[in-house]
Amino acid sequence: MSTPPVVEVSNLRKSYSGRTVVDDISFTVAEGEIFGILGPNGAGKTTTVECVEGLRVPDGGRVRVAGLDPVADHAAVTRILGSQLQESELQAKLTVREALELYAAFYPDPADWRQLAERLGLTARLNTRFGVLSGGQKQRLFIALALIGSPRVVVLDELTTGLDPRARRDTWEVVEEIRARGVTVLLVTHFMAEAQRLCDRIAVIDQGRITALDTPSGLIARSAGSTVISFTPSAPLDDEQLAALPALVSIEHKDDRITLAGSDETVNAVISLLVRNHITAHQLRVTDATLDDAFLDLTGANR
Ligand SMILES: Nc1ncnc2c1ncn2[C@@H]1O[C@H](COP(=O)(O)OP(=O)(O)OP(=O)(O)O)[C@@H](O)[C@H]1O
Repeated sequence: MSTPPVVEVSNLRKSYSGRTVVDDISFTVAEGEIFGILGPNGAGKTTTVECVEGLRVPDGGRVRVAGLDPVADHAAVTRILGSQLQESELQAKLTVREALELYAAFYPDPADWRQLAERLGLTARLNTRFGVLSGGQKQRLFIALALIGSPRVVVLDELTTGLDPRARRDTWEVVEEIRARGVTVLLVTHFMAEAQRLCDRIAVIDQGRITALDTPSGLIARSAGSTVISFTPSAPLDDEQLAALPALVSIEHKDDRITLAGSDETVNAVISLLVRNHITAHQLRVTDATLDDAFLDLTGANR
C-alpha cells in the first residue's frame, strides 16, 4: 500500500505587487524523500517553500503538509515541520546551549538537545556565543534547531551557501543522517553537486514555473547532448559527414580539435565514421553531461 505524500503542492500561485513569481507549481514529496528545488536566482524557490511552511499565503492553488493547510492549521503544521532559521533570527549573544534550550521549550515533546548537539558536533561549542561561531558551526546549529521539534518534514533553504568545501561535505552527511532516520527533507539549493549528491528527485524551477521534475540521473539523461565526445583527427573531417551523425546536438571546432555533443549513439557512429575514413582520433575523450549541463538546458540560464 502506498503512503500518501507528506507534502502536496497543486497549482500554487503567488504574486508580489501584480508580478507573478510562482506560476502554477505542482509537486508532491513522499515520506522519507529528499526533494530538491533547484533554480536560478529569483526563480521563486524560497517563495514556494515559504508557502509550504505557512509563512506566505498563496494567491491560488493548494498546499498540504501531512494533510494540513499550512496557513489555516499553522500551529499544527509547525509541530510537524521544522524550518531552518535565517541568521538574523538568532541573537549574537545567545550561546549554543541557550539557543537549544530556548527552542526545545517551544515544543511539547522536543528531541533531546544534548543528543542533537552531539550528533551535529556542537558539544564542544555549547558555551560559545552564536555571534562568534564559524559559518559551518552556525549552519549546524540551524540544522539542530530545525530538528529540535522532532519534525516529520524539514525545510532547508540554501543550507551550504558560504561554507567551505569541507564544511559543505560535513553538512551533506548530516542531511543524509536526517533522512536515514525517516525525516522528509525539502531542500532548496543553487548547488548542482549538492542536488546531485543528496536529492532523490529534483524540481527545476525557472521564472516561477517547474521546467523539469525528475531524479538527478533522469534530468541529466534528458539534457540535450548528454554525452560529449572530443578528439583531434589525424586528417581533416568533412563537416557534412559530422552533421549527419545520429542524435548530434552540436559541433564545435577549436584549432584541430572537434567536440561533439550527442548521445551514446553518436559515439558509436563517430567511431565508425573515423574507421571508414582511416582517420585516427588523438586524445579521444568521452564524458557524460553533468547536472550543470542539464540545469543550463532546463533554465533560461543559457538562453
Ligand atoms: N516580499 C516580497 N515582495 C516583493 N517581491 C518579492 C518578495 N519576496 C520575493 N520577491 C521577489 O520574488 C521573486 C522570487 O523570489 P524568491 O526569493 O522566491 O526566489 P528564489 O528562487 O528563492 O531566489 P534566490 O535563489 O535568489 O534566493 C524575486 O524576483 C524576488 O525579488
